[in-house]
Amino acid sequence: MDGPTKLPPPPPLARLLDSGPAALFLDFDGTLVDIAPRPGDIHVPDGLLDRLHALRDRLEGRLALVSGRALDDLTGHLGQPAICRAGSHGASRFLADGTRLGDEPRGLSDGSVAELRAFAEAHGLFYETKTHGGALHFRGAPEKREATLAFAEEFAASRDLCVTSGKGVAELVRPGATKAAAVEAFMQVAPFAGAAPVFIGDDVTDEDGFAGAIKHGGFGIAVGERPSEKARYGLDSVAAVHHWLEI
Ligand SMILES: O=P(O)(O)OC[C@H]1O[C@H](O[C@H]2O[C@H](CO)[C@@H](O)[C@H](O)[C@H]2O)[C@H](O)[C@@H](O)[C@@H]1O
Repeated sequence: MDGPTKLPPPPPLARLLDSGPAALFLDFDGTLVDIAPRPGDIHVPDGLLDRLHALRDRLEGRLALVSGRALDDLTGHLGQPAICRAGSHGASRFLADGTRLGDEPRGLSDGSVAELRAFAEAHGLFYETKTHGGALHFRGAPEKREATLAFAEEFAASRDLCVTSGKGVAELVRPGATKAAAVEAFMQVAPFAGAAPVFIGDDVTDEDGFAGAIKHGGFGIAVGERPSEKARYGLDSVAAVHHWLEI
């Protein structure tokens, strides 16, 4: 049986920028840094933030980081970016100068966190406390995937939350926390408005980012082996992303 068709590589960045104003939206884990066993284990290459700042300048500011991580967590790994950014799967958004774009999302209640933590402990999962949600990581216990997803769906339904699933993780987020919403919010304001957005990401939640880019006349670039429903192009690895971005 045939496997999924491999997506072609994107045209070189220089050619893309020659064809008109473009905006880049970059996922973090699996796109700018390699996946690690646990969220705190990632290796951020030396000088990555400086190279992203140089890319921002090349794009005249039209660069945004769009991560599932809470922004304080992202900053703890990367350093404080003077770059537009969205964390918590797009729910919490800031412009490059630190101005908040939109409302501050609410966190989970203490009771919800306690229940999620108890489930994680009982099933040998890692619970990641997040500012605006919570993540049940089953990367270390893949046999718990179905049980974790089922629990998360039931938990979310009774509390007006939503579930996003990703690589080895089920996350509880507020309704409307999507990467498409982040792209939409940035595309309404300078310096993004009127540019063609390109979203680069590796995981399921990045499909929303691809959809957001397509809606505004751009496209998505999928990273790695996961078959993408919406991306136009593909890049094999984090290293290939860095090479394409010329960072
Ligand atoms: O949207 P992203 O920036 O890609 O963030 C998605 C989630 O990334 C982190 O989890 C993932 O990466 C971990 C480190 O490589 C890995 O251990 C885990 O299995 C992956 O799911 C982060 O911990 C989550 O909060 C993000 O939502």
